[in-house]
Amino acid sequence: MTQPQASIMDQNELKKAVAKAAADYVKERLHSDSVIGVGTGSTANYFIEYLGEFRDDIPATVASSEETARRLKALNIEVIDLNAASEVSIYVDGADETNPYLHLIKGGGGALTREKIIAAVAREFVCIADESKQVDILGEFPLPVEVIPMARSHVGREIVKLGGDPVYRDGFVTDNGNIILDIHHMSIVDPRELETKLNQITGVVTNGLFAIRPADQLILGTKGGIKTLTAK
Ligand SMILES: O=C[C@H](O)[C@H](O)[C@H](O)COP(=O)(O)O
Repeated sequence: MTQPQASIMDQNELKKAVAKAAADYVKERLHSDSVIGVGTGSTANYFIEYLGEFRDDIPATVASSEETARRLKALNIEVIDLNAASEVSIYVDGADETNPYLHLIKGGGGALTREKIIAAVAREFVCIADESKQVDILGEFPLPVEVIPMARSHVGREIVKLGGDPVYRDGFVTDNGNIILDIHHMSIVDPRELETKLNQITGVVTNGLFAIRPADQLILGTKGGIKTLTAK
């Protein structure tokens, strides 16, 4: 559906505002060996721009996609391999949907696997989003699943058995060389259970539910101002 121009502009302003709030939050907590996890997508891109304003104070970052690494490097921000990081202090990233428990759907941009790895390592996971991403029940946004290419049909059939409608993201290849199946028409009442079941299908690399490791806090941009929420 095409959004009216004014609403898109409002949404971008909200994304910028939460990105700035997250950058301020990170800046206050930096220490000499901090490694900052940096997410992927339009909201994370604003965050990257704000990081550029205090680049000299940031010891290192880890990037959740090749695109994010490219953007960080273009601003002369140090990017290291996650294996070289003894820990990730704070990970900041956007989301496609969030529920009141800060369970998320992520991966609209296809970066879900590297995002999930960084989230698993990070001491603190801060999600940044505008209020259009808030839902009571996850699943209106198609849930991405990263799949090894030769397992595409098998995984598709297994997703149908779970009640989902898998749609191949035509022409898209992840940074890891895999494909994406987006699950449509699934109302996700138990995100942790579905996250586990999907990951048990042979050929699935991972799925875009972040419920077993949810966000620790959500910086939410609303028309009434910025709110910081923790899980219910
Ligand atoms: O793969 C992409 C990521 O999960 C993004 O965080 C997510 O799609 C949200 O992106 P945006 O900030 O552009 O809405």
